[in-house]
Amino acid sequence: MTQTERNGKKQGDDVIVVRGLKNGFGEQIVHDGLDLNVRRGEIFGVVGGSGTGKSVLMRSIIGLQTPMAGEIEVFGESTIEREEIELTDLTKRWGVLFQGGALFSTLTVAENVQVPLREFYPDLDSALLDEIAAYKVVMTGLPADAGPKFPAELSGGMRKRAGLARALALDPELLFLDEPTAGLDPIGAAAFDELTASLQKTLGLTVFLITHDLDTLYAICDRVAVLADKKVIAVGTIDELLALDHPWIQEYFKGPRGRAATATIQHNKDVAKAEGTS
Ligand SMILES: Nc1ncnc2c1ncn2[C@@H]1O[C@H](COP(=O)(O)OP(=O)(O)OP(=O)(O)O)[C@@H](O)[C@H]1O
Repeated sequence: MTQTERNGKKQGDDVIVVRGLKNGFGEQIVHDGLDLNVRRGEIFGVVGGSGTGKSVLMRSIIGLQTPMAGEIEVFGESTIEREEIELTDLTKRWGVLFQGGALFSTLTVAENVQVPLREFYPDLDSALLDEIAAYKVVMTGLPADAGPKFPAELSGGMRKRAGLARALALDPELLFLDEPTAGLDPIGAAAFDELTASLQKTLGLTVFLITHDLDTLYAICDRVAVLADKKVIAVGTIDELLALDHPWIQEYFKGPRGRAATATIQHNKDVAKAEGTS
């Protein structure tokens, strides 16, 4: 049973549809003929070697990178070559945690969370802004006193949570996470995975998650897309991917790190079973 089925999420309708995507920089072609569908309510993982274009794919989907060819629809609307103003209604429906958090270093955590709120709702009064920011801060597992702190005063894990709080500021339906657990220790990474899964479930989010972290893929992703050779070469559950013969997929999932991740997940399942919580 997939996580999607376990959570009783509705399948079938696509939140993101990418067809025939081509991206490049000068002579370098990054994507060519890339197709992708992300279903409503799933945690969709994207993996691939360094430089295969995972971040460029995300930037294309959210309208920050104009492709050379292809079609991209989010919530049934094209995100390509739209004026910023035209994108506004769509932009409000997603939140993005960029690689490294991308917080404004001169603003406090609470002020960072308020940035999208001020941008989209300039008439909100400051008491309400403070209240919403405080709520989002606590929602991501940060202590309430993190709000007045500056990013430099936080640990790496706390900064990721602050970035997530900002990504959730506008109550999005769709969340983009670019390598959220990079740079976190294993315990911090597992805690962030748990937070992602729990927010997804509570808020009914669709999550587009770029990661190199095998534990994340095993622990929380419903389906995973593999980027290689300028396109998505395979998409499916981890079990479905493991059944494929592609050398990169075999090496990635069945190499030493893949085996370690599988062992950890199996161990966790055994413990849960023994405790009667599975
Ligand atoms: N603005 C840009 N100008 C020129 N080249 C770029 C630009 N953005 C990305 N690239 C190139 O596109 C390729 C894909 O980059 P991207 O950041 O999407 O890779 P990635 O799969 O996310 O890698 P990583 O896993 O290392 O983060 C790389 O070769 C990168 O150098």
